[in-house]
Order: sequence, then structure tokens, then C-alpha cells
Amino acid sequence: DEQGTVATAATTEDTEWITSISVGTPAQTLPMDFDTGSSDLWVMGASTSGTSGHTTYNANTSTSAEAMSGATWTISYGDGSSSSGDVYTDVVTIGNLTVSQQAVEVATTLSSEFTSDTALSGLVGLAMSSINTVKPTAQQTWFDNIKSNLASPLFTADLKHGEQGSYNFGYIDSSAYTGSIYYADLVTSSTYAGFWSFVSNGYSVGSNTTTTTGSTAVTGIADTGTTLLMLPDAVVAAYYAEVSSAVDSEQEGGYIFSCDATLPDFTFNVGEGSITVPGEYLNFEAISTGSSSCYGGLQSDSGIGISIFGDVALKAALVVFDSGNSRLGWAAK
Ligand SMILES: COc1ccc(CN)cc1O
Repeated sequence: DEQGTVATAATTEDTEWITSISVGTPAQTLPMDFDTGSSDLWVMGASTSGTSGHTTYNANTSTSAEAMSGATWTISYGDGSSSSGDVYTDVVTIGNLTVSQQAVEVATTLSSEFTSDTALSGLVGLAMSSINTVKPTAQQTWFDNIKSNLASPLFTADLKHGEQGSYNFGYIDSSAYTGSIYYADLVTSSTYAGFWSFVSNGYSVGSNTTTTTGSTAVTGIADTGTTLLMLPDAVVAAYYAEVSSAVDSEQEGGYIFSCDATLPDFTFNVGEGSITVPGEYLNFEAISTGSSSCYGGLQSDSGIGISIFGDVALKAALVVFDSGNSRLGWAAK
């Protein structure tokens, strides 16, 4: 009945959260982006081009690494980034919890978003193993491999603005949240199968409450690997209608506003309760250094196909990824 916890910390501007894992024997420590929106654990390889400045994984120096012959993988993400390569199995330890034969996908090709992001060595996919990209045989995520050893088949994400957060496996830290955990069942329809998906049937902008049921309800995914909160046009327009300086900028690819604007809170329903994202979390960053125009943390999901509750929303809550009960829990903190 194991339990584990591992620290996580944001890079500048809360763009992504980096968490250290150990791979191989002797252990190679790698800074990774835990991504509940995908299901491949991949790492930059020591001989991969474009990895200068990065910490990389070398299967050749790990006595426990074994090549998975004939296996390959290729993945592309919502932001247009991508990577691909071949597959090993090796020992992977996260927060003192060890999977002895974890599929470790080694990148041999990397898009520029990754070669330029020297903070990370790869991603740990924590969505459902059904969307793992390894061929000819899809591989299990680290969480699915460790799950049966855990006290409870769940993990939590506690991302924080401006301080260290944590991922816990196998237990819910009752001191990490206030009030109740509100649960919503995972959505199983084909578009959302494979993701930590839920339906939110209402939202508030500041103190103005809108109930969205039926076709106007928001179905989205909890995605630690996406920086922003990406919601339907109607919701986003209703939000920025309350920000007098806001414009939807073609040039900047989304809503911008005056950096000194006072932004309303954004509240979304989950099950019997709701989560409030403080207005200040919805000012993501200046559109360029020193600019007085700022880019919104809430943007439109048009073109993505699903709504995404990314880090801007997740860092306002303790989020419970409850595999055992096929549900997602959100609590204030
Ligand atoms: C370029 O960096 C990333 C690209 C894609 C993901 C997954 N949504 C995570 C990242 O950190």
C-alpha cells in the first residue's frame, strides 16, 4: 500500500511545471513536465541532436535498460510541438515509488519548442494508457504501472503560483485543500476517452453567474501540460466583456488587455460545487518584455476541438485524478 510525493515547481511565468524523476541504474535524474493531457513518458536521448543545454538520458550507461526491439513512437501536441523515437524499458522512480520495467520512450527527433526549452528533458504522460502512441504495442503509463501498488488508485496535482507544489500518488493530503472535494465523473464519449475529462455546467465572471446546461455546458480536460485555460468562445467573450481594455488581437493570437487592468475572478462549476480562479491568475504575461499590453490566461479553445483546464485553472485547486472511481475531483486551497 504505497504512497509517494514529489515536488514540482513552475518555470518563469508559470509556463510549465518541472518535476524530477530518476531513470536507470545508476539513477539518472531528469527534470520532466508531468502531463495529464498525454500518455507517453519520453526523454531526450544523449545522442539526440538539438539536446545541447539539456539533461539527457543515456540508455547505454544504464545496466537496467533494455531496448524494446521494433517499437517506435511519435507524438504531436496542441501547441504544434512534436517528438518521436524508439523505446526502452528501464527502472523509473518518482517520489520513492519504483516501476522496474517502465516503457521509456527516447526521442530521436524533437521540434524546436522542445530543443529551445532547456528546462525539461521530456514529459511524463499521466492520461489514460489507451492514447499512448507506441507502435506496434501501446505501452502503460507510469501511473498505470504503479497503480496496483498504491494505497488508493489515484494521484493529485497541487500546482502553485510562485511557490513549490507537489504531485502525490496513492493518497489525498487532507491538509492540502480547504472545504470539500467536488467530483465529476469522467466523460467517456469518443472525443474525450483517454483524457481526464469532465463536464462543467456553469460559470461566473466576477459576480455575474451564467448557468450552462445541455449544449452550452463546457466539457473539458484537466491538463497539467497546457499553460492556459482554453474555453468556448461564448465563455471567453463573456469574460472579456467585463474587461474594458480587452481586445481579441489577431496579431497576438488571442485576448490582450492593459496590464494594469483589474481582472474579474472566473468561477466554474464542478459537480455540486465550484472552483474560483483569482483574477490575477488570468493576467498571464506582458505580450513582450516591458509592454503595457498583457496576454490573457483565459483564451478561446476554437481550433482545438476540446476545452482545456490548463495550469492557470489547476493552480487554483487541489486536483484529484481518481482512476479507481473514474472521476476528477477539484477542491479549493
Ligand atoms: C514545448 O513544451 C511542451 C509542449 C507540449 C506539452 C504537452 N502539452 C508540454 C510542454 O512542456
